[in-house]
Amino acid sequence: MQESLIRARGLVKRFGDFTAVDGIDVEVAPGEAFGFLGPNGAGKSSTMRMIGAVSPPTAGELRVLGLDPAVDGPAIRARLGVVPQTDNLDVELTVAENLLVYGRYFGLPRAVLRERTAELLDFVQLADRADQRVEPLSGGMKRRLTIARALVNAPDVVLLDEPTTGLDPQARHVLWERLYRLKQRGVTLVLTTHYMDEAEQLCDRLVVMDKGRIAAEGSPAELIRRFSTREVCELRFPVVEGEVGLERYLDALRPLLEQGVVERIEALPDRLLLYTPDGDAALSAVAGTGLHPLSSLVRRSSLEDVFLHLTGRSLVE
Ligand SMILES: Nc1ncnc2c1ncn2[C@@H]1O[C@H](COP(=O)(O)OP(=O)(O)OP(=O)(O)O)[C@@H](O)[C@H]1O
Repeated sequence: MQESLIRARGLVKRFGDFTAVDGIDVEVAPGEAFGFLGPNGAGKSSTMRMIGAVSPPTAGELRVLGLDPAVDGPAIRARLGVVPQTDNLDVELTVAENLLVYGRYFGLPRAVLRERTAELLDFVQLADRADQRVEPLSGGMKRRLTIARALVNAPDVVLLDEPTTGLDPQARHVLWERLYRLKQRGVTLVLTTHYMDEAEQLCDRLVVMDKGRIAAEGSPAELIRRFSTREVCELRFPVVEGEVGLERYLDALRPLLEQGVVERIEALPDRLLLYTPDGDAALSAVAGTGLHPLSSLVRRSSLEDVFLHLTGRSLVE
């Protein structure tokens, strides 16, 4: 078996009395795209900062690239690329200068740095902006530049903390496509996200994190297989005045559980989710109860459903 690039055992991070990361085990193999999926406050960034050797663990074992962050912080940081949650580009400089200045920290010879800058700007589709200032760039472009900057030292592992938060859908897709290519080149990616579609698109393997702990681990497909059904029926109903939630509809649908058409029902404030192997069969059964949903749709299960099942809450609330 190949040696892990990152290995954590019982990793803990406390801030005073508060435990942000509560004894997690993580293993990331070379070439893998590994994700921490969880809502805000789950402890994802705290974990990334420990892996990035910028925040010491309170307890537990941690090895990054075979080294101990407590002792070998500088050696680890030299071989990592870091994309922080908020861009910290130098907005006064040009696009190319941001890479050149950053690259000097790593002691790269000028000629190598120039060549690499051109290549990376090409990779993140910013070559035509090389001599423009950073400030007026769109959010998506700044994010791509931050990724290029994280690649200046040709890192073994790239850490990305919420890489597409705050971007519009089109910018997110462009970024995913670039990250996918990076992965194809064999770069190990470790990312945090609270977007289930991002985790599904990019991660070979992920851990679902909640309140500092790992609730489950696996590939997106494995997690869906293990913790959800193949399909989900989403039903919206009119809210009856004076009633809280959708209890009356839930009662009417319970027989579907006994009949085995539906395996599980989750109630969200505005809709009911019927977990089922066969969405069309479940919809027919709903029609048979005499209920008339305002709308209904059948979709495949996603990591959002996995999270809901594991924690009883939505990922994005
Ligand atoms: N320096 C700190 N001092 C005190 N509490 C902190 C500190 N950093 C993080 N926390 C707390 O630890 C918890 C986990 O934070 P963390 O940033 O790791 O979560 P996250 O999953 O990355 O979520 P987010 O996307 O909001 O950053 C939060 O409740 C946060 O308030």
